[in-house]
Amino acid sequence: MSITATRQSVAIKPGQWSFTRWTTVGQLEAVEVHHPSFKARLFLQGAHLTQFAPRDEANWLWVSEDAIFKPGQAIRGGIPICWPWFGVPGRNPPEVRRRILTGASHGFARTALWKLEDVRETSVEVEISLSLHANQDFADAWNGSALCLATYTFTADSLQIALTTTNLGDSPLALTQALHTYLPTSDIRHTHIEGLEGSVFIDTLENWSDFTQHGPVLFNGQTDRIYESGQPLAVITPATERSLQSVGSDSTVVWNPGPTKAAQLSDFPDAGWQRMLCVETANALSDYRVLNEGQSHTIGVMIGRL
Ligand SMILES: O=P(O)(O)OC[C@H]1O[C@H](O)[C@H](O)[C@@H](O)[C@@H]1O
Repeated sequence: MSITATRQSVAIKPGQWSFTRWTTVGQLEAVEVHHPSFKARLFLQGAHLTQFAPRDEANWLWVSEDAIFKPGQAIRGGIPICWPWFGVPGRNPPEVRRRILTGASHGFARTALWKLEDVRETSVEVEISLSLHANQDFADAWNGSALCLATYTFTADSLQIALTTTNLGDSPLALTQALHTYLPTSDIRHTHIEGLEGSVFIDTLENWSDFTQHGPVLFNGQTDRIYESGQPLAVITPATERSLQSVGSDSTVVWNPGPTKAAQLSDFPDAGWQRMLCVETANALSDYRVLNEGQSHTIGVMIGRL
């Protein structure tokens, strides 16, 4: 995968968009892309993508039928951006934890309002960038200063996200993060992931102990693991075969709540666990990143067909 910095396409202003338009869903603003070859829906809150669908195809992302589109509430499904920490604060490395001033999981970026920076359209792709300036506005949650830029690139065959963090503070910044991708399946029991064979994983449901993956990842009830791997993956469901290729990531989270946890989750139907899985491109646990003053790091994933 190459996440390129320069593109042929030209940035265009709202009045000149051909394929992109504003919309409101519930109480949230989003941009929708209606390109001849694909559709997408991207919310300003969280820079949260909830839809990507090539022409005549279903959404490549799972979104809960109980999802709530309201300021300050994380959308259940799509691709939440977990930033500048992943998971519960207490399970983060000390360098990350010491900047966190709240008990909230997965950071504040997923419920923050991002700014639309750029829309670029061509006959074959649409690229949309949003930014979040994490400054004093988040001083009750986090002690740091950073700029986060999320760039989505859509084509007829793939969806790509690149998330670049730049440390604007005057001391090293440690962070964990994840592109928390929810994928649909018609049956979790007949779904598996290839590409993690031989990887070490931390099983959060087994007292955070280490194990080694043998064979493909299968789902037998609740699953919540952090793999020490950023290798290319194949996600095979009864109806779809997706490839996931990451950059800037050496950890992958695999999650399915199973029936008991599903019943406790917010905005999640009781039977929803049978029809989704999360495969999260991450910098988690020992794969946390440290940025010196002015330094940047990009984490990204490209989701395509196998
Ligand atoms: O309910 P949320 O805060 O969105 O978190 C949903 C899930 O995210 C990740 O996949 C974690 O590994 C899980 O432990 C967590 O339950």
